[in-house]
Amino acid sequence: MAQFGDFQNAIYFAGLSGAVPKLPVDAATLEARAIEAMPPSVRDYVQGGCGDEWTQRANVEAFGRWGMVPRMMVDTNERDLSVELFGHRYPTPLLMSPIGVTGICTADGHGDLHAARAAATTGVPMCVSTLGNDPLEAVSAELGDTPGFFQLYTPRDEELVASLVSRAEAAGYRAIVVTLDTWVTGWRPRDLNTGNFPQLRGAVLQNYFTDPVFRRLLGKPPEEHPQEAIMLWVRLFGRVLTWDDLPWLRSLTRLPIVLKGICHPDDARRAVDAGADAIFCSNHGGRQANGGIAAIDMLPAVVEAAGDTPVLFDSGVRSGTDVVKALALGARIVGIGRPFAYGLALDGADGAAHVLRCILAEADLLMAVNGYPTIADVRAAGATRG
Ligand SMILES: Cc1cc2nc3c(=O)[nH]c(=O)nc-3n(C[C@H](O)[C@H](O)[C@H](O)COP(=O)(O)O)c2cc1C
Ligand SMILES: O=C(O)C(=O)c1ccccc1
Repeated sequence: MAQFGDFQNAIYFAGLSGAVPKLPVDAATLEARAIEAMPPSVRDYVQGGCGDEWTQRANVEAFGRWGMVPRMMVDTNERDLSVELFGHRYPTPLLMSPIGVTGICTADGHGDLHAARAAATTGVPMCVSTLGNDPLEAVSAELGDTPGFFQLYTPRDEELVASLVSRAEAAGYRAIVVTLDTWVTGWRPRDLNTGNFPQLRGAVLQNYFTDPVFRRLLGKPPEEHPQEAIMLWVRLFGRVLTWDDLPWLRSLTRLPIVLKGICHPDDARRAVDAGADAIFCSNHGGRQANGGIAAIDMLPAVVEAAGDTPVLFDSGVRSGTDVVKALALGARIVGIGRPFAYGLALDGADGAAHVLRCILAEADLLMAVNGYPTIADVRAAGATRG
């Protein structure tokens, strides 16, 4: 049976004839290479975060304080990294987290399609952002047999919300991931110092511009009136969601609803009581609020509060080791954010797929060495803060 860790042997054998991987296998070198290659406005937007980026750094550094204990004499010849979510079995415990500027991470402006192709070739589900440079239907068509989730930024206009959700359902997405922490943009000095907000340049607004309700509200074709279309987007973008809105969101779709941005156990309990199908523990990679505790440090309490409700996790995941730690702390699926965007920037779909394969290979080999043949074993082994 093929294992994700086989990727390592493929690299070493290719090395016998002098070949080295086209892209680095570790997040730090990859990031450094991508930063050189990206246009400054995209680079700053992707790499930067809120305030002095304390929380963004804490997300990454906090992983270093959690550790696992290996178990020996366990048969780990074959590892099973598959996980179940919403009645579907996924071959890997990874998810491509929604990144609203995925579209402009590749020079051709079709980064969303490239990312979807990486999902199709790796089997890693993609959570497609509301902010796309290609409409959600076109992205879904590139996913092949790999499921996609649709991340919803909830506009102020209720009909537009309903339209986006029904389009996602019609296009075959398997869940609606409602992001709770970004109705307004956090204070981002890197972007402020350069006056750079890609959305205002009209990039990544295609889901709005192609939407029948948005077009009706605009009263004219966005293609011919881009400035007015962008200004309408600004007026419509951010709706503050409260718990009272959940029944209304629930009424819009039969798809599972995932609430993204939950870090407090009381909010997790409330989400479960209110009928959320899953919780996405995330602090948006430290892009929205600075001063917050690292997301991974909040995960155990959120998992405990969520009970049987699945908990997705992202923020600061940079390696297969981080993935295994998050699984050990109770995550059902672990989101990869910035690293796949860097892969895309360097080599399109192949680059993003490379990043996912490296993370999977490292996770798989760690499970092999540590005596964890399945994710259930990882979870049972747990992780401790040292
Ligand atoms: C450039 C960029 C754009 C993002 N856009 C979105 C988005 O459109 N919707 C969303 O829910 N989260 C968005 N996020 C947050 C990610 O889904 C994820 O929570 C975050 O990247 C995790 O942090 P990490 O990349 O440092 O691991 C974005 C993140 C980045 C880096
Ligand atoms: O940049 C982001 O993280 C993001 O998701 C976003 C999307 C729209 C407006 C502001 C921020």
